[in-house]
Amino acid sequence: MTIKIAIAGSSGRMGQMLIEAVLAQPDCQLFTALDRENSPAIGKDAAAFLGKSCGVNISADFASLAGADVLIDFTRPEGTLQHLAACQTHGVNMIIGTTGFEEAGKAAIEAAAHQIAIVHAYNMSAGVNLLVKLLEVAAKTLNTGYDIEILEMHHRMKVDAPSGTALMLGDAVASALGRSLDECAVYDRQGITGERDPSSIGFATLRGGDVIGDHTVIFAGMGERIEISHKASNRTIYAQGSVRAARFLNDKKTGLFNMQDVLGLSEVI
Ligand SMILES: NC(=O)C1=CN([C@@H]2O[C@H](COP(=O)(O)OP(=O)(O)OC[C@H]3O[C@@H](n4cnc5c(N)ncnc54)[C@H](OP(=O)(O)O)[C@@H]3O)[C@@H](O)[C@H]2O)C=CC1
Ligand SMILES: O=C(O)C1=N[C@H](C(=O)O)C[C@H](O)C1
Repeated sequence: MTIKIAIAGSSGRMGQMLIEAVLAQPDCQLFTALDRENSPAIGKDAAAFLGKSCGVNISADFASLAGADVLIDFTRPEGTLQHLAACQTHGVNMIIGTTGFEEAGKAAIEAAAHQIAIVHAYNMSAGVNLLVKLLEVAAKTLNTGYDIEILEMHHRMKVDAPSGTALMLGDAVASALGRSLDECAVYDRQGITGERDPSSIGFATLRGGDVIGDHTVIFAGMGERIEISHKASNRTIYAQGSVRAARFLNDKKTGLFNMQDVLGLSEVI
């Protein structure tokens, strides 16, 4: 059975990776390709950037979602929330990779999952989702005497910080330790900060060049330091994860899922 896939943010860095990935899958059809109304991409063939034609022109018309199975959205929170409303109207499932949501946006996604099925994950790669599991083991093993710090680096074009992935990793570690990330996260240090609170989880954000996405979680003890890292070298990992998520959602009507569910990692350990 062919999965009819719509893509939002079609001319973006991830949008283009997704179009290429979907066109390469025999069980997937690029059903419609969306971009913003004022985007110079509107009206162009969605595969033009590959030097090809796929017969789907990029459009700003949400009505083109009617008949799609799933929309894959890597845009910006405000765009994703508009697409979420359109998907509810047209009964289209959603895969959301966008990061940087406020609490209200997260709540809107949760509410929409009573009507459509949604995979929402701040990182679609298999490697990062494996890291979540490794971190749960590390946090439970090194649960006293180790200071936890999370370092992330991304390209100069990234607009949100810390990355969604860094927050997801922090949340996994905090949960494994029975802490709430909201209560123990430290996002800034400057001036006379005083000694480190041992229950805190610190974040450091680096931005520069074309770095696709590096994340390191550090457990710093007295006499040893454990660093668990993931470094992305190609955005195909996120596109491939999204296609897996589309297959996973194909028999689902409602519900909110993450990549742990898609990859079958929820039950591991
Ligand atoms: N979950 C994951 O695995 C990953 C998540 N991401 C996240 O995906 C998002 C997109 O990243 P990336 O592709 O690098 O970003 P880009 O800026 O390259 O692409 C964003 C796309 O979305 C469009 N867009 C922006 N604002 C809106 C809006 N309000 N309504 C509709 N469309 C809009 C842009 O159009 P225009 O150019 O006209 O502004 C562009 O086509 C980010 O939040 C990023 O953090 C990225 C990689 C992996
Ligand atoms: O903006 C990006 O590029 C990325 N964003 C996601 C995030 O915020 O974690 C995932 C990946 O790190 C790339």
